[in-house]
Amino acid sequence: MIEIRNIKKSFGDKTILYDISATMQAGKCNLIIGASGSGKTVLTKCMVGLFTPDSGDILYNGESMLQMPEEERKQLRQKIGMLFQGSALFDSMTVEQNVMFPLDMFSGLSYREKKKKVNEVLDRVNLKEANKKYPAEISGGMKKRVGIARAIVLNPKYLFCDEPNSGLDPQTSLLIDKLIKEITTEYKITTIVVTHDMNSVMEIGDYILFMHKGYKQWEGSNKEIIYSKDEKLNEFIFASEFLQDAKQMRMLEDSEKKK
Ligand SMILES: Nc1ncnc2c1ncn2[C@@H]1O[C@H](COP(=O)(O)OP(=O)(O)OP(=O)(O)O)[C@@H](O)[C@H]1O
Repeated sequence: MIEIRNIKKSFGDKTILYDISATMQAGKCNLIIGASGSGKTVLTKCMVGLFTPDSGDILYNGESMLQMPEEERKQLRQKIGMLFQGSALFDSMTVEQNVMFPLDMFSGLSYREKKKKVNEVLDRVNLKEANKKYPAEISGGMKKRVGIARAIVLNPKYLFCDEPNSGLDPQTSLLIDKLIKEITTEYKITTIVVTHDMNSVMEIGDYILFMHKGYKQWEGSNKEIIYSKDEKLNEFIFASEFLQDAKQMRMLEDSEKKK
């Protein structure tokens, strides 16, 4: 579980985050959504320690990340897997070498053990056949899967995914969402996904934090979101084509109730 407590962050005289509190649920997919510039990335960077908030606290399993000694913080960082936007693979390395990289950096395993682990995770993301390929030789969806394999190879407790569906077609996006959800459950990871994708929100949003202009505007689950009466949230979600259907469904249900 990750607890965000009263986080404030400014750059110069510009306030970016106003007193954000939220709890990211253990073993679930926690989504941070909101319009461009609402503060999602800054909040996530505060959560992983890339930015220091001006005030407030971030607790991992009850332990303050901001108060813990540097050595403990380093250990915590190794429990955090990251899937970056655009996958951020090394072009000059094969798929296998990309996935092995965190093991080379942070594990004391022998080459044989590392290879076994790499094969395991590549198998898990259905990519075993691509071991020797270079990123330029595989599709966008495959690159994301390599990114996921690399993010989970050190058995993280926490997984941060930044726009995992950017640049993917709807079908491939769905596969990536399903994979993230399955891995979250199987490996008992606390996953945080920053996304604009309303399909993902409905598919995997166990917990959703909606940010608006630096404020926490709404929180809830994918079961609750389309029934929310929050105006700002409705403006955001119903701008999505996909949710026009949901809106119509809700209007129909509302009119049924009135009868
Ligand atoms: N290092 C920085 N220095 C100054 N301002 C910053 C910095 N990083 C982000 N900001 C500002 O903080 C605000 C929120 O940015 P942020 O990247 O968190 O938005 P976002 O919700 O993630 O948007 P997007 O969906 O476009 O990625 C923006 O106005 C941005 O210009």
